Amino acid sequence: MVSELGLADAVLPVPGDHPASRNRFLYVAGALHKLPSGLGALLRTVPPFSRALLWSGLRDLLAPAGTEPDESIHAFALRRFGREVADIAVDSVCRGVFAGDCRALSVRSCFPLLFRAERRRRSVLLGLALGSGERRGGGGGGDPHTRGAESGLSRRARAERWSQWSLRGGMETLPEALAEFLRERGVELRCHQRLRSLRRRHDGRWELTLADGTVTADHVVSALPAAALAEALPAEAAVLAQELRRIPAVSVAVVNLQYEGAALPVTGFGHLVPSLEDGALLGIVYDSVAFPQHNGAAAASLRLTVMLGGAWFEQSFGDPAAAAPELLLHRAQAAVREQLGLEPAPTRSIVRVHQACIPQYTLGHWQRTEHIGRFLAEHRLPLSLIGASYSGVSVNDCIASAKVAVERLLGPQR
Ligand SMILES: Cc1cc2nc3c(=O)[nH]c(=O)nc-3n(C[C@H](O)[C@H](O)[C@H](O)COP(=O)(O)OP(=O)(O)OC[C@H]3O[C@@H](n4cnc5c(N)ncnc54)[C@H](O)[C@@H]3O)c2cc1C
Ligand SMILES: C=Cc1c2[nH]c(c1C)Cc1[nH]c(c(CCC(=O)O)c1C)Cc1[nH]c(c(C)c1CCC(=O)O)Cc1[nH]c(c(C)c1C=C)C2
Repeated sequence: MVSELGLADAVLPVPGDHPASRNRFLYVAGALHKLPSGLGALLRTVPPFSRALLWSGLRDLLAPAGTEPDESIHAFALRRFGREVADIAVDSVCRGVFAGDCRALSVRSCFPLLFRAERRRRSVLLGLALGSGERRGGGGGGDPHTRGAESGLSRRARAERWSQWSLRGGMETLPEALAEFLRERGVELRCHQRLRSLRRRHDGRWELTLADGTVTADHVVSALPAAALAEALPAEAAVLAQELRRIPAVSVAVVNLQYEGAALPVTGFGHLVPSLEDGALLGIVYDSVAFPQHNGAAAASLRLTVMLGGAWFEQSFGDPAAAAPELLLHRAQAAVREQLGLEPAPTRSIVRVHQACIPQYTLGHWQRTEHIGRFLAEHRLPLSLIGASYSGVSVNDCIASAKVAVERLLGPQR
């Protein structure tokens, strides 16, 4: 998509051999720990773990496969790899992707590859090593048709093992270029218009009520968060609305900090903090390590993003709509001082609370999405659901779900 939008030259890649790709850290028991990488490190005891991770791998190879239709990520990791991996490593990753609590999240829906690996091969590690036995393209990657021909950029990303990428003008360039691409092709965009209601007319078409008027449509592709769509649906879709409301989302406070003349004690992408260490503080991204191009005029700046809240937002900071920016800034600065040893005050800071921004695929999410799909099919509703609420929370997942929806409507594209 980046290539098709003409943005290939604006891509800032982070290749596999970059420190931001190689060095991964956890903050546990008051100290930063580099996660073991490579086989040798797996054979040694490396803190914060009290024994070599090899033992966790052996446990996975020997433990029987689970039989439940779904399980929390924590229960799954505990059963397969033991308590330390579940409480420290897996707990942290869930906070770094879903801002969520691995005791509530579903392994089947959040990590389908791991869930299927265990079911098919009895062991997660064996399943990952041998493959699931399916054709490539399952899960987040979508159907092979929807992936289209691989672009030169995508081949390069694979060859250089990019762990992440950004765009010279920041990620906002992506939706901006998409909007421009669509406008040039005659698509009418009505931005920043809240959908108030969706109603089926007698002729079967939808009527959408926006803040400034109505729109009629043969088919609606909704990228609204599930709960927001539920609010707009008509009374005859109450069953669907009820199911959509069961897909919750958590709020995250994002605090951007910029320092001049300060240095990090380590280099990497950033670090994560397990919930046992500190519920409120999810982790810190070292932005200027991966993307110094975004430092602007002060090229030697240190830029950090502190992420707070998630599933712990309300218990830590109260109502996300009313959380005081000063409190969040204070909390973020305290974490930077304590965890990274940076004493000076930042020269710039931005505090933003993103309310209900990451959907949570809690235990039984697969049943909810199945019920939703069945309702749409049985009632022949001309409505497709895409976006982060259903089948993957990352940007890539959202693009894949949009492609699947379009192919269902129009048939395979190119
Ligand atoms: C802090 C943070 C960091 C992230 N980092 C990454 C990352 O590194 N990599 C990655 O792949 N993903 C990342 N993500 C996830 C990424 O942001 C999501 O994948 C993506 O935004 C989901 O897109 P979406 O369109 O489904 O939902 P959203 O981006 O949430 O968009 C939903 C839109 O619907 C609008 N809306 C709600 N109600 C209505 C209504 N009634 N009428 C009209 N509009 C409405 C909202 O205003 C919003 O604009 C991150 C998310 C967060 C919060
Ligand atoms: C939906 C929200 C997402 C956030 N980050 C990602 C998504 C999709 C992408 C992502 N973040 C991490 C990974 C790697 C997981 C793994 O396999 O280990 C992915 C694919 C982990 C991560 N996230 C943050 C940090 C500092 C890290 C650690 C990276 C590393 O180990 O090197 C920052 C961060 N990103 C998000 C949150 C909520 C968050 C909180 C600290 C959102």
